[in-house]
Amino acid sequence: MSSYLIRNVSVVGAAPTDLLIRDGVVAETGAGLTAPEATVVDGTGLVALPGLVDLHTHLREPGREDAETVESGSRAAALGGYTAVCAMANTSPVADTAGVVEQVWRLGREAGLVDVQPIGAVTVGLAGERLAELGAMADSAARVRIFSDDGFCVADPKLMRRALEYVKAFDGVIAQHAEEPRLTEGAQMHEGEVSTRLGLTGWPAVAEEAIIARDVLLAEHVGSRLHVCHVSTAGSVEVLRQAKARGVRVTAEVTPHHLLLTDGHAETYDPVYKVNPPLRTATDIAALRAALAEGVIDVVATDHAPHAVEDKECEWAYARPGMLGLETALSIALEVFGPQWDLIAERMSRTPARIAGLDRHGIDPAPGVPANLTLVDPAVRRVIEPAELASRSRNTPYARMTLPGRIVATFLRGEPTVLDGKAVK
Ligand SMILES: NC(=O)N[C@@H](CC(=O)O)C(=O)O
Repeated sequence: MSSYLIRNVSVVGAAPTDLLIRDGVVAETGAGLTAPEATVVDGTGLVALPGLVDLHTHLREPGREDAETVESGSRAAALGGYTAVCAMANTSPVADTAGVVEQVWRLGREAGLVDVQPIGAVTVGLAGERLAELGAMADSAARVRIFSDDGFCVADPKLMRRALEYVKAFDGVIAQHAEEPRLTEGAQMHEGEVSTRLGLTGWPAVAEEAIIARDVLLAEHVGSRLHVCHVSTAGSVEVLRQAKARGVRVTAEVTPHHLLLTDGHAETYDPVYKVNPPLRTATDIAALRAALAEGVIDVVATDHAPHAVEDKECEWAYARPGMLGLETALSIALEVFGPQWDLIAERMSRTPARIAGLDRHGIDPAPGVPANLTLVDPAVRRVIEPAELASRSRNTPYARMTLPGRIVATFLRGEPTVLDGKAVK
């Protein structure tokens, strides 16, 4: 195995030091280290973070390899500073059996760019009618611990209760896409002033809040773990705040786009801004930012949702919802929160690793810990060029925006997946 000596780097914002990486772990830290056999990386001006962990990634394989593959999505993740991603189950076929989750897990190992942890479907075919083989997926080589029908809500309260009860046996978690389907029939965007003006059918905030309220009560009743995907409204934050105050075992995520972009973008009718849940208002953004800083929302998760050109570059009503996220998430976090490195490490690495049970990730670089880390240059501002992204898809809402921060290097188990800002393989 190779060794790397990263000189003069700030670990999570602390005073600069050297980091020696050898045999897959951080071997030593301290000023003025020497290691003649090691490749030297100049870390001056750079910040080392524990490798980022994404709880919500759509990799599209199997089924829509034209939009993304496990390999292309893994490369996009590494370039975004990630060392682990949790792959959503809404593939084709759906990841609702041990066979499919093992396939995704194996493809992730073969790509070798990030650890790919499959998420299993809660219900067969995401149809919301009967539970999938949760136990078989948990016992498989993929060791699934998070289950989600993301893209669809587990709307039936009895099924949701059964799922929460079932996963309790192995400390699993149900990640809910909170959307009461009867309240969002035909919905195209956030229900509010803009949707009224544009004459587009609205997706009301209450459709999300009602499901979160129900699910925290169910999770409390059965004493099980609930995770809420892509929280998007100020009202959801209040429901979560109350549930957490009562000690309910609930965690929640917010996406980078819900921290930055408003429903006003729909005025362009550019479907790149169509996403589920929809972009909301400036008031919601302020509440989400405050909740993330406070810890009422636990993590930033990308909801990286690649779509082929024909599924995005069409009339708004026909376009698929979803936007790319992996290669821009850290830049958005820096844009929103500035260089609050401890907050960024907590919300984008340590806590998501803990929720997913990825015990070799989310650990700050220190002697003896697995060398899963990323080096960020916060001083660089870069223009986002869709054609330069590693994702197979181009649906980034940040095209031609100038954003802060650049990932210089990412290490997975001591080997670089990204060096000098470029993918190693
Ligand atoms: N978040 C999105 O807008 N899209 C997701 C699924 C979904 O939640 O609709 C996708 O898989 O594309």
